[in-house]
Amino acid sequence: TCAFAGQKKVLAAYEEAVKCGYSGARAGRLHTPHGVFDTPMFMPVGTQATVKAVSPRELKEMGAQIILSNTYHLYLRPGTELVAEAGGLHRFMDWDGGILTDSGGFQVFSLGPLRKITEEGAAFRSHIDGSTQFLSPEIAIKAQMNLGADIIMAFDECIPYPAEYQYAKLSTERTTRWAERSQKAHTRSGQALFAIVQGGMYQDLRRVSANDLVSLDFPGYGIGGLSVGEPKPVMYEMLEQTVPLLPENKPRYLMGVGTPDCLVEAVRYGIDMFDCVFPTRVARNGTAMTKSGRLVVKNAAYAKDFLPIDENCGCYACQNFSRAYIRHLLKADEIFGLRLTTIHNLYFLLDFTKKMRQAILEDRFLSFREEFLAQYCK
Ligand SMILES: CNc1nc2c(CCNC[C@]34C[C@H]5C[C@H](C[C@H](C5)C3)C4)c3nc(N)[nH]c(=O)c3cc2[nH]1
Ligand SMILES: [Zn+2]
Repeated sequence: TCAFAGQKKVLAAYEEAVKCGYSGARAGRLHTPHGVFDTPMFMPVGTQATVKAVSPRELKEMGAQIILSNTYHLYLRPGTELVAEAGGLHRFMDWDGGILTDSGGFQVFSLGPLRKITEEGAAFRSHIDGSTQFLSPEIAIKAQMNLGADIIMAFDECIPYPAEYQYAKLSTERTTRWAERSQKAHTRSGQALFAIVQGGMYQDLRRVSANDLVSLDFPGYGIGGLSVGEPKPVMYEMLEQTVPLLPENKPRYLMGVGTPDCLVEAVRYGIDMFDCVFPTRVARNGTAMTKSGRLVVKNAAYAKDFLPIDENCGCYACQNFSRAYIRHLLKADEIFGLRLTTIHNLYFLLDFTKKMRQAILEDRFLSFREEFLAQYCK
């Protein structure tokens, strides 16, 4: 079925990126077995094979192209063999767009002291039943092949922040060895394996990591180890050091980012793909994202506000419901309230990346960025 069978290097082939005259911003098209998708793109996150509170039909309607799922969670429950028997993740969750799975490393390492890392891999305690589990490049790749995502990630260590230079160096070198082991374990054609650049907050380690992974020749590259609590200027400095070393004709995925101000800056450096739990997570505590910043719909101020969250927004929530109604639902703990704020926040970010793409294609990205940042309070 997969047009790219046997040519996994072609899979995430990157059509001639339309480069706007300014540094790295570009608009491209990403080829996968489940379609060709426009970048820059935001990828809604679905931890346990569902984007919380919204259906695949609603995701399609709001313009989602690729969604994220997670190996760590699905490996523990219901098990990736079960998903494979169900026909793979697309069939299991009835999503015919693109799927990207993270390798599980981030969760294992963000679970803190429960873990032990060796050359072989990472031992950790399951957050579900406390059992001792183990992930390695081979196990993580096999699990992701079972899930059948269009894009899978190499098994890596997301270096905590802050980290000593020596630790960052050793960990980054190990992540490069793990990337090679991931590549050898990856035998499923029609599925793109992306490597993940590490290096902590050290310019030289970032450059070594990027160069080593580029020479291993992957169809796309994740930029990891960022958005882990470092100041934003430090994140941007690491992007400035890393992105130019990555091949122009391959997609770049900044992992775990983020808020609109971070997205517009990262696009400026040449990032194409983003994922973040923020829009769905803050929605569940009644916060809506707008171009002027956050709007806490739950606040008493909106009790008699019969306008939509954002009257210029084309989403289902803003087209049909008022702030007063959504606030009422949230106060009453009605599930529909969470659904409406989630739909709005996902639509907002998906639409925002579409607007950035349009600005790049019309060669006015710089002024788009200036106008947006002037209005958006972080
Ligand atoms: C927030 N900052 C940040 N995230 C990061 C992630 C996870 C990306 N999101 C996938 C994920 C992670 C969780 C939450 C949801 C669902 C599922 C489990 C997959 C998104 C990262 N993932 C990997 N493999 N490596 C990183 O260095 C990394 C750095 C990050 N920095
Ligand atoms: Zn809306």
